[in-house]
Amino acid sequence: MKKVRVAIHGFGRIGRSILRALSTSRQDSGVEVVLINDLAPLETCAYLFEFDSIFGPFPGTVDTRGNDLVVNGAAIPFHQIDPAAPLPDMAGIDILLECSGRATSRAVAEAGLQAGAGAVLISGPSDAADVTLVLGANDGAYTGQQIVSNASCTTNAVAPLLRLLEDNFGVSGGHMNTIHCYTSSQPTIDTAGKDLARSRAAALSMVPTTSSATRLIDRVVPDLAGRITGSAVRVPVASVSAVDLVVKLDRRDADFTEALQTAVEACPVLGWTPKPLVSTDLRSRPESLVLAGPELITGPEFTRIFGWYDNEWGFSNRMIDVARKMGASQ
Ligand SMILES: NC(=O)c1ccc[n+]([C@@H]2O[C@H](COP(=O)([O-])OP(=O)(O)OC[C@H]3O[C@@H](n4cnc5c(N)ncnc54)[C@H](O)[C@@H]3O)[C@@H](O)[C@H]2O)c1
Repeated sequence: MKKVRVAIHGFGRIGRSILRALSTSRQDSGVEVVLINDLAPLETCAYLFEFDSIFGPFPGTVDTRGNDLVVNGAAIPFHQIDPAAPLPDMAGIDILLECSGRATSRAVAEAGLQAGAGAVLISGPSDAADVTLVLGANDGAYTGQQIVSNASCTTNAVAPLLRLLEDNFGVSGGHMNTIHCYTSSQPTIDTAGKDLARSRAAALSMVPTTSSATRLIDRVVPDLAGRITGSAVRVPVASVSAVDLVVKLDRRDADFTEALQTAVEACPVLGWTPKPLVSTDLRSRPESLVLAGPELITGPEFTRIFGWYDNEWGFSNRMIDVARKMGASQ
């Protein structure tokens, strides 16, 4: 079958995780990277791709040849781009994976289409997108739109769970807190920023903040709109995050735990662990969320559900899945 040809625009944590996931998968993903753009030089990007502080050294070969990044012997044309200049020619590229974190305006999102790409998939929340798609939550919302947002890692973690809870047990309301590892949006040492708490050193404090997932949940699980509140605490951990969800369910029978586990295991993007894991154990898990069985609490009024997600690896795998879905419809 013809592979979906993608370009990666922005070769940072998510861009590199996508290429690593594709290059290390034992199964044919049906997606191939045929172009990479970044502001940084090829040598820097090759080095950061080969030596990763979170995922370890790349388990294969990484070289540079002329303007190509060569991974396991396969050459991928690389462009170090000037952000003021137009994107390179993208004729023949099915989907531009917009992973620079810049595509919040329609003009930036459309640049990929103007360069010739068939469609654009944004690796974050964007009001500029035609649709926000979260697999397991609103799969049917994709009807061939050209600019798609894959929402956020936290939305991918919590929205499929809420969809499942509403469909199986009914949700009258709840609160989601994400205990989130730090990302490149936070400084290593106190640095002035728009958000006061988030301008503090990322690895030194727990930082209470907001989550874009709160409003995105309303968008991708619209029947729960206004019923789920959300918050975030950024913690001094570099990898793997957690969702702590407290919900009031309409129906909860005696076999609730088994019923929940069965429903979770039937959902392709969710997982379940019966073990008392800690965050490092979840590194490189491809699921959008792995529910922790031992953390489930069924109180008299509320149900507490706790799950882990590798915010980089799980989300990057969903980028690949959504790209494949979009490519199949082209
Ligand atoms: N890190 C996560 O856990 C995570 C999870 C889900 C979604 N996201 C989203 O993905 C996006 C990228 O996040 P990240 O963590 O990979 O960030 P990052 O800072 O690691 O990577 C961004 C990359 O884009 C490049 N870049 C910036 N401006 C560019 C431009 N104009 N042209 C080309 N390249 C450019 C940078 O050089 C960098 O390599 C953000 O929108 C973020 O919210 C991140």
